[in-house]
Amino acid sequence: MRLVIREDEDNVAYYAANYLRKRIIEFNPTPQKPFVIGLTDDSTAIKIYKILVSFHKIGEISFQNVIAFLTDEYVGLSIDHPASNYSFVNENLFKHVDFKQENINFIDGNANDLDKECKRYEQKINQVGGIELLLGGIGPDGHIAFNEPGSSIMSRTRMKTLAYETVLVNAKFFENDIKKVPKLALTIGIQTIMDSREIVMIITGAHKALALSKCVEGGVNHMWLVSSIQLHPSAMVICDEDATLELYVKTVRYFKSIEKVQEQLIGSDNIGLKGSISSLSKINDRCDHKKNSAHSDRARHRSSMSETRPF
Ligand SMILES: N[C@@H]1[C@@H](O)[C@H](O)[C@@H](COP(=O)(O)O)O[C@@H]1O
Repeated sequence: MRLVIREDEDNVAYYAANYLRKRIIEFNPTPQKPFVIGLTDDSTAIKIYKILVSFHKIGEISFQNVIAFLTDEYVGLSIDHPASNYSFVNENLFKHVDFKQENINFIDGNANDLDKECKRYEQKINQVGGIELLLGGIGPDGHIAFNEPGSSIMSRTRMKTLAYETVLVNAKFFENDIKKVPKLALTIGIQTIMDSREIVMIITGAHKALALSKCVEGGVNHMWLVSSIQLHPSAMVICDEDATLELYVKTVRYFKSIEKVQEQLIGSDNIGLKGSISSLSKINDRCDHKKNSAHSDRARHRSSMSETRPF
């Protein structure tokens, strides 16, 4: 597992978005070989999606051949409810970029037969060749998607009862009224997550510090499900300094030092290693520049951008 530590949430978001951009570009998706991504509704994803939208606006990334699977959805909430996970990703990403509607997949928490709906979702993931990269987030209790503590590490898409802590945390999306928060959800399983070819986990904030320490320093434990990614051959956690509060100092130093060595050995072009939030203002400048230059030829524009690329 790689642990990438950045100063704050903004820099975590920048690192993650830049990493996703590079992975998608390098994959070179086509209609025959789409890039299949799993997407989270974690709060930090708002910033990640905003940066991806900026990349899209300057022509650096297209989602035409990207297939998305949302990781979870509340039971009984209509898909267009403002607090649904679909609305979250739609508002922050889908509606600003060029995803094809038929490539956006979500679990229908209003389906007549919820078991059948969960099976359909698993089949759909398999039909498109499995998830290439899963962008995940965790709750303070270490849940991934809506796999609450005690979930089976072998689980697949199914219905889960939400932990009281999760209901409390998510009340912010329901006018702070816990009575309005659905108590059931459909979620991809831990095994579904583990079957992804790559996992990128976002962990930010002091309230998730204990979960991060269980993930990195504890053993694999179904009460801290994020720890299951220790068993994945290609998992990366991107966290901020606040989330490292419960880690041993030597753990933090270890992961920071191996990132430095890696950068020295492989170079600054290594995937996702370079760039910081300060690069964002340059991207935004480029967005404005593009808006203003109505006659700009796209090819010329892109090559000029690569000359000034800050990464
Ligand atoms: N299903 C989502 C998770 O995918 C997310 O990671 C978690 C934490 O999100 P936040 O940081 O917004 O509280 O919330 C929900 O439970």
